[in-house]
Amino acid sequence: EPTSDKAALLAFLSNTPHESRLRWNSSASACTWVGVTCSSDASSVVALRLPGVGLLGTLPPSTLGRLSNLRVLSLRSNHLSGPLPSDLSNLTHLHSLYLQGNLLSGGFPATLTNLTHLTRLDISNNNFSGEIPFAVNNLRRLTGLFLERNNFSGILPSINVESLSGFNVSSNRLNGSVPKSLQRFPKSSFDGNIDLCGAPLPPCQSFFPSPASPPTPETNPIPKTSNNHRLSTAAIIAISVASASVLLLLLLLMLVFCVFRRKKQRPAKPTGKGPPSGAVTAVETGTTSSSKDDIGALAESERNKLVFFEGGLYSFDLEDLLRASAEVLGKGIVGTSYKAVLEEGTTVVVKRLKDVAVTKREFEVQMEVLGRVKHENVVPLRAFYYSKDEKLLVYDYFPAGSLSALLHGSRGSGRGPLDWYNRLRIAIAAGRGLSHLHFPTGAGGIPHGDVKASNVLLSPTAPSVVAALSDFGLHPLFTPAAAPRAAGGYRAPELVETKKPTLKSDVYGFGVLLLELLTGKSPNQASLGEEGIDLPRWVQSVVREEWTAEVFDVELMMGGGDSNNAEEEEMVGLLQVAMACVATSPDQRPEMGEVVRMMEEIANRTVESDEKGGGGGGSGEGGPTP
Ligand SMILES: Nc1ncnc2c1ncn2[C@@H]1O[C@H](COP(=O)(O)OP(=O)(O)OP(=O)(O)O)[C@@H](O)[C@H]1O
Repeated sequence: EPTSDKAALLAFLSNTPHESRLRWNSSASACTWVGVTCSSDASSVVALRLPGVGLLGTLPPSTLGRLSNLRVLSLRSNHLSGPLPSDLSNLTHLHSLYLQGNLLSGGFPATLTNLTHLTRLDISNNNFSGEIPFAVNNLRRLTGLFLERNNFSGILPSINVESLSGFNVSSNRLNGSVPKSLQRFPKSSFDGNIDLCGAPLPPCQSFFPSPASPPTPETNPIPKTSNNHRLSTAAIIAISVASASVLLLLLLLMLVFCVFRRKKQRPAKPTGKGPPSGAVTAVETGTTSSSKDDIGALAESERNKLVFFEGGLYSFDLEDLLRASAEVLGKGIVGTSYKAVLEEGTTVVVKRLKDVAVTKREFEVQMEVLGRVKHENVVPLRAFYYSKDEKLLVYDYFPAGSLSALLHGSRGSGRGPLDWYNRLRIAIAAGRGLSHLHFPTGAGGIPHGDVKASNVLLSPTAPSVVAALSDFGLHPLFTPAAAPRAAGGYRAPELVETKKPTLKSDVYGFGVLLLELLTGKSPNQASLGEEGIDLPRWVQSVVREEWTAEVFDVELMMGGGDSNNAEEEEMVGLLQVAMACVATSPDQRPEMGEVVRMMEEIANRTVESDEKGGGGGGSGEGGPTP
């Protein structure tokens, strides 16, 4: 009689509402119960099969997880809901788990990826959500993995488990391309996902037309003659001869050009001209064998390159980028940002600029300036591409999204409120990033030009959040009218006239960002319709009435018991810093170095002293990320 397993089973049953047909007689051996199979010596339970017996509610913890010798667990076709208890990870001998056809929810159960003996895992037809973790690769013995009909989202990780012969992720919300390792499974394994593409599904659409590709018939329709007569044979011959001569002429021109260029380039030493010095890798597009591309090269005077900056992590070329599947993250004033998932699995963000108003050389010079910026609180620009028709910037992808989404996004999707501790850390991190831009080498400085919450990107590194500023220094690429002037509510008053961002107009924008963190309210933004408010004005009016906690985000004031007087004092301190930043006169605003120093002083209590660096100082080399 497996005594301890019996106790675990009884605990399971008494804590799980079920239909009456499951009668386990506690005075009989558990090995005789419906659905229970014991080991040959009856010392432990090795299988529990309770399909379709009307089990209801969440799986109680400390029950099934105690069946330490269990090989098979089948609870399929019941009404179980909620997440799986974490102690299922104790079932280290489990080789088959069938939970399909329930109402289970939560992220992909992390506990399951520890069950390395699993050969069959079926959690299909539930309400699981979030990303499918790469850690399923831990399950080296899997022969069947069935995840269909859930709400899994994000990209499909590459799963390289040789033994896998049954696989299904259909009817989820996955996007990106099917990884090579899974392309051997049939189309039906992937059908019914919003944005999944690539073999065996239809090919992924590249998100921008290849600059090297010939114009499509839609964009360049073949002119039709007014009468639709068919061409005579003579006309066809004449056209063929003419085309052949043109082609010959072009080839001749190309030859002359190549010889000329080779001669010119013979002393192949760097001349100081050409690609920016900060850029080490320039990946050429197209193939030299194609006359079409070479003609393109002739016309373009220099062949198009995806230019990477030093110290980057990536090794893909423009062709890879063109083949990537992409999802629009959002449209800004200067263009559209895409999350691009390359075929080999790398994810980057590509910003496709429109209406760039500078020459290629000017563009490269600005890229060189931006590409040199290296700071943990600034989103690095990894690469750029410039051609007549396309201007692209490549950045790291931040899966946790922006501060704007975290503050104002819906709380429904499991996103908890942002506590004071993390808000202060985000403020300091963003401040250090901005301070670094302003004082990168102690001279000059780069105005960010578009400080706002959607340009503060987050990476969750438990227990806190790390923040970095993106989209910096792009305004010089545009005419003042089209430039990314600081968005609505973040725009310093003087910008209405001058239109040229300065370090002090950044400080104003940063002040509004601090007010947003403190109040939880959105500043006015054209893209938000009429929703936002003039934050500095609103705060001033409330504060003038009575210096109270009225301005602070209710989420902060509820604080779940953690909120206390000391925290409120810090909030008031930060409010004062914010108000100094949004002074109407630029001269009255503090410099970013000073702003960071003041914030660090406020945080003295919460941010461990060893984490504080000289980030606020004039040198701008921010200390470790808060
Ligand atoms: N590297 C990134 N990783 C993750 N999300 C990003 C990244 N860059 C931008 N985003 C998000 O994509 C969306 C669109 O960004 P984009 O920069 O194109 O527009 P914007 O920030 O709204 O406006 P603007 O172009 O004026 O800065 C924003 O919500 C932004 O937070």
